[in-house]
Amino acid sequence: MTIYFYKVWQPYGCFSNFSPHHIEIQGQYWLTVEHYYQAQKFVGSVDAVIIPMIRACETPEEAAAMGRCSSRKLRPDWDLVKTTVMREAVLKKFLTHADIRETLLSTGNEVLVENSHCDYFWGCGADKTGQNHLGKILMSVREEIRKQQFLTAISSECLENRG
Ligand SMILES: Nc1c(N[C@@H]2O[C@H](COP(=O)(O)O)[C@@H](O)[C@H]2O)[nH]c(=O)[nH]c1=O
Repeated sequence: MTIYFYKVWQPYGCFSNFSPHHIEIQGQYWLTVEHYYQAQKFVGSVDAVIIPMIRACETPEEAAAMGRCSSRKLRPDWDLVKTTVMREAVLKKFLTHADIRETLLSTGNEVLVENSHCDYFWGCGADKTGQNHLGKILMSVREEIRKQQFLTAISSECLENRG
């Protein structure tokens, strides 16, 4: 059965980028994945001064509003890099926080869908025809973590057998 998520307070809210789970990337602390994602829009852009301001936002809603400000200039390669940026941050989130990692793994092979009515790129959009890139990233992160755990289990078993 497909698992739909969107708002933090709804079922599977920890899959939202707005969930209160910090990440650390290149020695910098980000309150949520959303803070990191919105700030990366301006790396190398003439409006890079906004990055520390986005990082300092108290809520992901504020960070998103700042990052979505249409008068600011986005980095020129943003459309090319945004899914890579998002995947790195989402992977980091689930590697950092064991409780939500278990929630993600507990979804098995179910399809995960960001049920955003207005976002046809990260979510499924109002008519469910959207590209659902956030759901796809979560499923690929789930697979990567599963593989990592399998390899760790195999190598510790080998070490014990050599023991
Ligand atoms: N969850 C969630 C949203 N969805 C998130 O918005 C981000 C896309 O932003 P942008 O590329 O600036 O349009 C991405 O992280 C997507 O998952 N948006 C919201 O306004 N509220 C919310 O609770």
